[in-house]
Amino acid sequence: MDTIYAETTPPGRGGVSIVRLSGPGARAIGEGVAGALPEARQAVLRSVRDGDVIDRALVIRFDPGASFTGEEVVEFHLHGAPVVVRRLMSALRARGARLAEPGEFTRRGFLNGVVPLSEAEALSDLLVAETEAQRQQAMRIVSGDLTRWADGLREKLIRAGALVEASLDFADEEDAPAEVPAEVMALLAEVRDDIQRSVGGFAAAERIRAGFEVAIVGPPNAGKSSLLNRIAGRDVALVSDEAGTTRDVLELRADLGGLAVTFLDTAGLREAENKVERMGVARARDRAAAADLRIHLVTDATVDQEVHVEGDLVVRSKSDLGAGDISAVTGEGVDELLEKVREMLAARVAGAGLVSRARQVEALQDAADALAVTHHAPPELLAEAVRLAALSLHEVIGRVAPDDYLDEIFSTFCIGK
Ligand SMILES: Nc1nc2c(c(=O)[nH]1)N(C=O)[C@@H](CNc1ccc(C(=O)N[C@@H](CCC(=O)O)C(=O)O)cc1)CN2
Ligand SMILES: Nc1nc2c(ncn2[C@@H]2O[C@H](COP(=O)(O)OP(=O)(O)OP(=O)(O)O)[C@@H](O)[C@H]2O)c(=O)[nH]1
Ligand SMILES: [Mg+2]
Repeated sequence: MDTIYAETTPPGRGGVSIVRLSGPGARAIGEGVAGALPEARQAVLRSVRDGDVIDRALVIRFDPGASFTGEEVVEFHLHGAPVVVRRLMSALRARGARLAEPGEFTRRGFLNGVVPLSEAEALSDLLVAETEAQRQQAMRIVSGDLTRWADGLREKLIRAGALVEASLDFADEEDAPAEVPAEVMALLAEVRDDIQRSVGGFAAAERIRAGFEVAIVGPPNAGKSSLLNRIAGRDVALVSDEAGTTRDVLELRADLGGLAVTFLDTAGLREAENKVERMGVARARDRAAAADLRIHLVTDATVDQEVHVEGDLVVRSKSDLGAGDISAVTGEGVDELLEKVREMLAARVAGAGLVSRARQVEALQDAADALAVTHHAPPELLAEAVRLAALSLHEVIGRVAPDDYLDEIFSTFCIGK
């Protein structure tokens, strides 16, 4: 394995930039520019040189087996000028290190067995987390909650497997049919229940991770774009008294009390005259139908039945002109509307589990399926089912993973993570 380097902080003016070096040559290369390094994990102030002094920087060294990548790591905490960072990186390059690929530090952590796949996935979620719920969800997994949970279940399965094997051995000796101890079925039932609960919490967890879509729909001129602008607190969408102002779907990402919500402003629903307008209306219908929730904004009580779904919100606009629920002009009722939306979405993330990815829930379902065949099964089949279930649980954590899946996960990282 070669030694890699990268700036871990996004390049910017001022502040402190960290350049990390990881691999078997990290310590030697680090000492080549910073002189002798002290004990692992002690920050020391050093002149970092390549001919002349590049910077006076804090330098930290990590031992292999006790670092984020599992390898020798040296960190340089530099003055954050791009030119300082560039000079150090070319000095490291001249000494045989190469620039890391996106996510390569974390990938090495995975390959060296320091970071399980589920935690690497959660790290990628953490790096793009925009809301408190997303951060908390990712942090629980980064902190090892999912790993501990799955390991706990695997231990129960291993115990159940050992009991089954013992009963098989016993049966051989006594020449009598093997009898499965009651504890085995109890253990398997516990594991299955736990898995099913986690699978049950998948949809909610997935919504936290991926966020919700809330479509604003209704007839032309209802004030949909005005409402979007009011939610955004700035002019995102064009507004005019001409019917058919909005054609494309406009997206506004928002943090609604900790939940990630994308509001969609859509074209007014109508019998459109020309082709482009018809395309806009078709797009509005499609996106509205696929959204998690629709706000039907109306000036009278008529709601387009084709996109209306039970549980949607029907809201009368322009309350400043007479009867209505909200006004995008004065802001009346908008906070209450957003609170109502937040409550409705929050109800859907109640009971969110730790499992938030299709890959993980599929492995869990495999484990549950394997255990489902165990009732009244002969001990040999039982032993096999337990073994399969344990393997599937192992997959949830993912201590091994196919290369293309690794590429997919780690390519979403920046260089330096
Ligand atoms: N300066 C700096 N800050 C950082 C990081 C970093 O690499 N450098 N991190 C980078 O992402 C995060 C911290 N993550 C880390 C994860 C594991 C280990 C580590 O040394 N693990 C060892 C020992 C654990 C222990 O002593 O408790 C191990 O897992 O074996 C270090 C940092 C965020 N802050
Ligand atoms: N008085 C009043 N006028 C409003 C309100 N909301 C929107 N309007 C006006 O209604 C007209 C249409 O507003 P838009 O926000 O463009 O309506 P829309 O629903 O996005 O319309 P389309 O994009 O054509 O479907 C504009 O002249 C707005 O200024 C409101 O709450 N009160
Ligand atoms: Mg509009």
